[in-house]
Amino acid sequence: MSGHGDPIPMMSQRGPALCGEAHVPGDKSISHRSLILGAMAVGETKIEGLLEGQDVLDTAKAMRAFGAEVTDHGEGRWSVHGVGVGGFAEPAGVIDCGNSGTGVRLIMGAMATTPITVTFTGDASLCSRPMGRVTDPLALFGAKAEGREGGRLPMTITGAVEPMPVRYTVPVPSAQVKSAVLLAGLGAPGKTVVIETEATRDHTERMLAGFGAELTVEESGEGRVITLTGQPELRPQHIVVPRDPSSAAFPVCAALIAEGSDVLVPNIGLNPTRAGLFETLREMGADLTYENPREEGGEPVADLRARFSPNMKGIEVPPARAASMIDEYPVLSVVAAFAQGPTVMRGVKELRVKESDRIDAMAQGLRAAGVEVEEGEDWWIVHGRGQGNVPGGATVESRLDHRIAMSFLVMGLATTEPMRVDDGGPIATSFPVFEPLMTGLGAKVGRA
Ligand SMILES: O=C(O)C1=C[C@@H](OP(=O)(O)O)[C@@H](O)[C@H](O)C1
Ligand SMILES: C=C(OP(=O)(O)O)C(=O)O
Repeated sequence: MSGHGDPIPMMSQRGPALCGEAHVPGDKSISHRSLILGAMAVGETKIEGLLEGQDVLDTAKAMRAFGAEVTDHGEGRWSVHGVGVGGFAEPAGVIDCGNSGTGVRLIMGAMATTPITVTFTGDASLCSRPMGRVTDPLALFGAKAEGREGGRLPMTITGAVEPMPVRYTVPVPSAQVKSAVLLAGLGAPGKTVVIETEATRDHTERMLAGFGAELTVEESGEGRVITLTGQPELRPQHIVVPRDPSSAAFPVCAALIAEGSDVLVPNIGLNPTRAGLFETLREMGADLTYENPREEGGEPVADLRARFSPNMKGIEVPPARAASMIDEYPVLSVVAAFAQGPTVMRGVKELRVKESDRIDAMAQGLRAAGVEVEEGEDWWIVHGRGQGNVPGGATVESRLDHRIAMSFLVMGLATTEPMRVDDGGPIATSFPVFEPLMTGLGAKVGRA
């Protein structure tokens, strides 16, 4: 089991208004996929703006172990010399995906239709997360998985010798499961069909098409039907990774709750499968605007401008929007504490199987900070206390979960008393420059 070393206690407190520009790093989902698809293409893929967070670095290391030549050229520029679909070599050692669900699940899919045997592991958080949701459909291709009880890491997968294409309806709203099946489908002859009843982030579909795979997407009575023709020769690409809306969420939400703030977060990808948080904040009455809207690399992009919004109201977040903001519920619940009235979040059972049980982690921390929270298996309600009326003064466990750590550090910028987290180390998995970026805006956040 891997880990990130000694805990790094952090704290945040009220201070001056936040102002200036926040240049957040590249998108985590697209960064993982750039490396994996680059490794499955024939020839050299060039990447600009790769997120150099630990999750993505672990995926880069894994791709090297499978035989791809992965080179860091500095300042977010990377290249991947791929080995082609079906060309993965058997790694000499264990593949350690650290804290990353996306990394391990997508890589399992990518190797499952090549006849090699691979052992996967991760940190204590990743070793507690369900992998059966991926190994079940991979078994339909002919792959065999052996792991701990309940489908947990460490786990050894032997790829199919004669893979069969599959038709699979994804039983949980998960882009990781969908993507694992599609990546496995690359190695199987014929057509692999994946059906999702709730649309999730569509980066894998868009990028597979960009790499030259034959792929169609149709809406039908069954849901979103994705059909992929297997065993293509993927063409290397030049990828410019857009900036991550899930990271942008932190400076945006901080500006909304910290008195007097006015922050610009430029160049944020607003793919509709990712932008649910911003829509929700606007419905709550946030002063959040999309400036200079444009298209880049086929994706909608805008500069987000967030200003202090003292009169936000709690709302019922439409459950149909959950997948498009699944990683943003923790920080939304912080904003909800500063709004007036209840914010109701339903249809969010998936939050219980992330890096931590995010409903429980946020509910406990919010309560410790003086905010009333109700919860059930797949819902929770945060009772907002209104701006200027949230006590804070708590030390919260981040539970190896970057988004829990960052959410409570954002909260402390507007609570009466400072907030502390026991360990800010996990922040490096997705947003390694969080602290300098926030202090650059004027935020009082740092090591405790
Ligand atoms: O496919 C992806 O890149 C991701 C999918 C989501 O996970 P699930 O597929 O488990 O919902 C999300 O939470 C994660 O941060 C990134
Ligand atoms: C859930 C997340 O990541 P992963 O599943 O890749 O660990 C996240 O980044 O919030």
